[in-house]
Amino acid sequence: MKQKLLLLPGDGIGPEVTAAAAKIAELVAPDIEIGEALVGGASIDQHGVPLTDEVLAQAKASDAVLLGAVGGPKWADAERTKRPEMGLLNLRKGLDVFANLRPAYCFEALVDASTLKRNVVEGLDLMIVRELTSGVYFGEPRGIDSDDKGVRRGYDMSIYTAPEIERVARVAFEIARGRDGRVCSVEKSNVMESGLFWRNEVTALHKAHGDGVELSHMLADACAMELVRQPKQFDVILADNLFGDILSDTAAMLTGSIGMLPSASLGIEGTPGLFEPVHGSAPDIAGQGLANPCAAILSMEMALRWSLARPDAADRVMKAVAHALKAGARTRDLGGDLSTGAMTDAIIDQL
Ligand SMILES: NC(=O)C1=CN([C@@H]2O[C@H](COP(=O)(O)OP(=O)(O)OC[C@H]3O[C@@H](n4cnc5c(N)ncnc54)[C@H](O)[C@@H]3O)[C@@H](O)[C@H]2O)C=CC1
Ligand SMILES: CC(C)CC(=O)C(=O)O
Ligand SMILES: [Mg+2]
Repeated sequence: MKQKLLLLPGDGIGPEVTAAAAKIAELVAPDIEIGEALVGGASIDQHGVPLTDEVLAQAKASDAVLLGAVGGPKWADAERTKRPEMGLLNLRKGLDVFANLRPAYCFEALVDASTLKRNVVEGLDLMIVRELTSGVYFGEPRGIDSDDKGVRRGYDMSIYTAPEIERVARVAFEIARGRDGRVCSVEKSNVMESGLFWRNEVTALHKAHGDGVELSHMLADACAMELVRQPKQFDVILADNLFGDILSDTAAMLTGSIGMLPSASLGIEGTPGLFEPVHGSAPDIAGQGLANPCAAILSMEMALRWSLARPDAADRVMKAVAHALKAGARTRDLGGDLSTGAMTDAIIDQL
């Protein structure tokens, strides 16, 4: 049976960058069946909801899902359940992809594209493992209302169960074993109960199952600082949903642009992975052919590697991106003037 890849282009630059990634997939793995469906604002406009049951079922029946991005000013004032971002959260939850891998590596050719000094980013290769289906993005109760004195308030619940921490920490340990063997677990155990619980659970799990892995802990605010001060000190960073989201955008800038950062979201073995750029829908540049397609193309590379078992095709894509950058191909965010299409073609030329 043919392997199935579902494209969910979404909103803003999402369709532009997923089209680029699909073009590359068709070349390196032509036998994969590629389907397409709506998510986010595009789905709201068509069906009134950001993710339909049919599309979730289609995603579950695929081998891998590649999502572009969701959101934009058109839907920003809608009530929460009618916002595009809910489509993505529901998709992550629905697929139960609890481990979000966000690698940040600095291509040699882009060492001078970062706002940080060459010696800080040259040779950078770190992996953020972010918990993706729990924590404050999903916790209950949450809401905007008034307290019993009539004072208006907004609130979210940051909550983690032991199994939720354990399963993502196991992934971080496993990934570290295939790298330099170091995990830095990040939380705010100095001020948050859920942070203290996170730290204790990770420590206990490490004692029982951390063979070959060196575990350290860091407070999330200090980690943000260390990521720009001396990022090469890190091998694997393990973080909850919120801190992982923030720290991975910080790490993006070490690589030259947020347009370079891919991600893989994985669940239990045998279930489809969700692959998406770390960036959003970039409404400021949408529809102008200015988006850097590399994050989406490298997300496809991760799909080929992690869900579709095509390491050779993945290697081809990775090498082609590196060679195109070495040959000078740059979109505007990297200081060049190539359009999304021209950048994609420059990568295809190197396949
Ligand atoms: N995974 C997703 O679908 C995400 C969606 N969003 C949504 O996207 C919308 C915009 O959010 P922002 O905070 O502006 O974040 P953003 O990541 O969309 O954009 C931040 C900045 O980076 C630039 N940028 C992003 N991707 C780029 C690319 N591939 N090439 C060149 N430049 C790029 C944008 O032009 C903008 O200046 C919001 O509705 C937000 O909720 C935000 C983050 C993730
Ligand atoms: C739901 C998303 C818009 C949150 C986010 O910024 C991300 O996951 O990177
Ligand atoms: Mg984010």
